[in-house]
Amino acid sequence: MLIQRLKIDNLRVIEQSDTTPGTGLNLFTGHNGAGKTTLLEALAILARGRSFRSGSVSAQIGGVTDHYTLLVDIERASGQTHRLGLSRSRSGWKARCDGRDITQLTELSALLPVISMHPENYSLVSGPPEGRRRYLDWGVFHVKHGFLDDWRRYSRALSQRNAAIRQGASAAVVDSLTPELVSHGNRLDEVRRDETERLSQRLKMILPELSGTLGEIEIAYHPGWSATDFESALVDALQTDRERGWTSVGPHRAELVFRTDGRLARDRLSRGEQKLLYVALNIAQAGRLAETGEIPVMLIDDLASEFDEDHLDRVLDYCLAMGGQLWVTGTSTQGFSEQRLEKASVFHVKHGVVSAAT
Ligand SMILES: Nc1ncnc2c1ncn2[C@@H]1O[C@H](COP(=O)(O)OP(=O)(O)OP(=O)(O)O)[C@@H](O)[C@H]1O
Repeated sequence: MLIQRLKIDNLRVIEQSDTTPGTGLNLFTGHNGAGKTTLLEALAILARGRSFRSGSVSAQIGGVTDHYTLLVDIERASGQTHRLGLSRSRSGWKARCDGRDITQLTELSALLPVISMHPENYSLVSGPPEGRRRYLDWGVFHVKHGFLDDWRRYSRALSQRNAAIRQGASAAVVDSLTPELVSHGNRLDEVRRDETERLSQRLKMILPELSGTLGEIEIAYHPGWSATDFESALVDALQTDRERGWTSVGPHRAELVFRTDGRLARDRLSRGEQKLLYVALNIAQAGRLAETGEIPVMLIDDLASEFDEDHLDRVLDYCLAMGGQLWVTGTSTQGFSEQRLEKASVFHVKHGVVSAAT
């Protein structure tokens, strides 16, 4: 997928920008607070329906009007082009795809495979399980059709079971909700398990090329229960769940655990190594999507400040070798070789204004 144009109105410090990126490396430079991250944030919001930054929608809206508007023109691998737009105010959002109003932001997400890497997310390996579930599910959503439908039905059945438990419903009522929960839950489990295996295989190829020192990383997938199967786990957990008022087992409690040398990666790896692992995991995911024929656009915020020149080069080489479009921010072009800059599209960002560097 290629982004041909990104237009932003009133997102944080960016009052208005209209950017035509190149097909390979796009480098956005500028001082701190210039608006570089905001550019990437615009793409992430369009692609995922939410920002990678914490904070409310109000904090995203700039000072010009009471809403922001984002628009992208894209070209898919098939050659098909699309215009996607999203406008958001404090009271809600409106989105359009090729001139048609849409009601689900996942319609935009499905057309916009964008992998975004940010310092805010470097804690993927050591942070809470939710981040790792989200990482895994994003990939599954793009490579496995039907995942979203299973996820929605599972979530609905889960809410119903939670409500029944809280209302003190009889065992028969709770049991009647189980088949729906189990059938969709098992499907989620199956595709996640399969995807974890494929990501592990990719990671084994990527890590030695990104880092000479990082050893082998094992990824273990935990389904969210410890009984032999999900159905038995629900039966075993019923009493505890009634006491807690929520369902304590199931795919919503799944976890990815990273280990190296038999120890937890979060305890064993340095901060720098955890960042590299984070980047490697994202590259692995990009590779998985590329298998489906659609190379995702990759965004890397503040790359040069996070890695030394050798690692920076390896990361860029690996991403560019996939043949996709790359959006990278940095305070300057330092750390990027002349050869690399010659082939790149370089932009300067100042007080929220984006201009092509001469
Ligand atoms: N709602 C808003 N309205 C106007 N300006 C905002 C709003 N939210 C944030 N800002 C400003 O936008 C700027 C943040 O821009 P951004 O994070 O994109 O900068 P950056 O170029 O990536 O900086 P750094 O190099 O420090 O990461 C800050 O100056 C901040 O004060």
